[in-house]
Amino acid sequence: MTPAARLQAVIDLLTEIDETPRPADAVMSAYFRNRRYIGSKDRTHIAQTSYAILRRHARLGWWIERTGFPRATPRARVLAYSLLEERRNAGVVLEMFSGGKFAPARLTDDELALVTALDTHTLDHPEMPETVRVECPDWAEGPMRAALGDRFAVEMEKLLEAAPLDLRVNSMKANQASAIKALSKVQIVAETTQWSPWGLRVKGRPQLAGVGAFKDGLVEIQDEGSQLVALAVAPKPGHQVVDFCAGAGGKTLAIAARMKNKGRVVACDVLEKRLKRATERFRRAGLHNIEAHPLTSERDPWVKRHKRKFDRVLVDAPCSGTGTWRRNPDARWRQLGPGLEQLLPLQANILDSAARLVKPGGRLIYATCSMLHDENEGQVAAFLETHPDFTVKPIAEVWAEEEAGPSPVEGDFLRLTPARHDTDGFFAAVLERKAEEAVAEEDAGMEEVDPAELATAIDA
Ligand SMILES: C[S@@+](CC[C@H](N)C(=O)[O-])C[C@H]1O[C@@H](n2cnc3c(N)ncnc32)[C@H](O)[C@@H]1O
Repeated sequence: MTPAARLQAVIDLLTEIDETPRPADAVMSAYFRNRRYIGSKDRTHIAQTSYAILRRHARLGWWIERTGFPRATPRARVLAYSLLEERRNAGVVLEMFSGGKFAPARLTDDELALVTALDTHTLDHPEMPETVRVECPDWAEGPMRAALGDRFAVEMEKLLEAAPLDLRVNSMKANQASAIKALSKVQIVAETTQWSPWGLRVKGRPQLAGVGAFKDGLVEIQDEGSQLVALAVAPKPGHQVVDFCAGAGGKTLAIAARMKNKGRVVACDVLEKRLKRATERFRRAGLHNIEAHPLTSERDPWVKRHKRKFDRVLVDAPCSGTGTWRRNPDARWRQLGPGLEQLLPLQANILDSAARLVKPGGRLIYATCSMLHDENEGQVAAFLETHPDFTVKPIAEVWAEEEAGPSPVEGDFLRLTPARHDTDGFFAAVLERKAEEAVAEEDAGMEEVDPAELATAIDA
């Protein structure tokens, strides 16, 4: 493809993303699937340029608005990106928008004025507001500042970078060293991750679909942060475990492998289609201790029937996904799923219902890929108020039990952030249900209280 034809493909792709109510990565996959004639080099270039433009959405929009151009159309964003970030000069840009075969149409008068106004500038500008510079949408500014405090800018800047490619080694089939060796045979360079005992970080972005180590289930693609959430579940071989919001099974796989194929993991979700896809991954990984169980809702009668039966229950709740903005740069600008006003009550309901599954002495692990306090510490605090039989198990204690090296965090909860840990933003809280004896003792203690004293205490 000529450079101009590639640019037209980027414009087409950005237009499709704007017009399709689906995440950009899904739109991109479909775009290339329907155009198999686009070679791999061109595909990479088109995808990278499109992502680069999505990552600069607010800054390009700020410049476009500043020049008085009516709307940040895909063509306007491509023009602004070429001039401000790629530093092409106006003459070269004009040549590309030639109107020739496969090239973008000629510039309109407004577009010509835009090019003239932006020529010789760069993307950064001293008058650009901080929220634009770090690409923070209005709705998220308050909650992000509240959650991150004086780390707002540094974390938001890190969220603008492309996420690294992390793999989790399937301990049923390999270890970190043997997986590195297997990958090196196909010229894929990987090194061990900083925190996860199963993690590898790959250099560059090689295609893994055809690689033996991936096809044979030695490694799975999984962000290091997501691996650490699975580690926080701390399942033991022989345990009974529920992954209540299993989705495509990323954490289920890590949990089941940690259990060495012994015991049982029930993967639940309200989306049966996702669970079906997950089942294929379970098979490839050689894990036979997983069963999939679709739910009609978090209140599915199955939950009541299995009250207090499980050692570990993971609730990897649906959330704002603010921790994954590195890999989904469009997510901050397009509301494709429910908003916070729907998510917060849903998370509380899921947590409340899933808690019924936990046996005395067992653990409920609440996790999100959100950076926001209300979805994380806020939910845990509200849950503990209404569930006095659960207490927080500090994450350092879990790490010590798992012999997983030094804890990646201080404090009670696993709170991972891109700038501190170079992972996606994740949160996990481990909540332990008191053993039956402890509850019985407390109840017995209550009976010993003099009723008159109790009445006085209540009046007070
Ligand atoms: C953050 S995703 C889970 C990701 C998955 N655990 C993984 O590691 O790949 C949240 C999941 O919760 C599911 N979900 C949404 N509402 C639910 C509900 N009421 N009960 C159970 N699962 C629900 C969604 O379908 C989605 O798959």
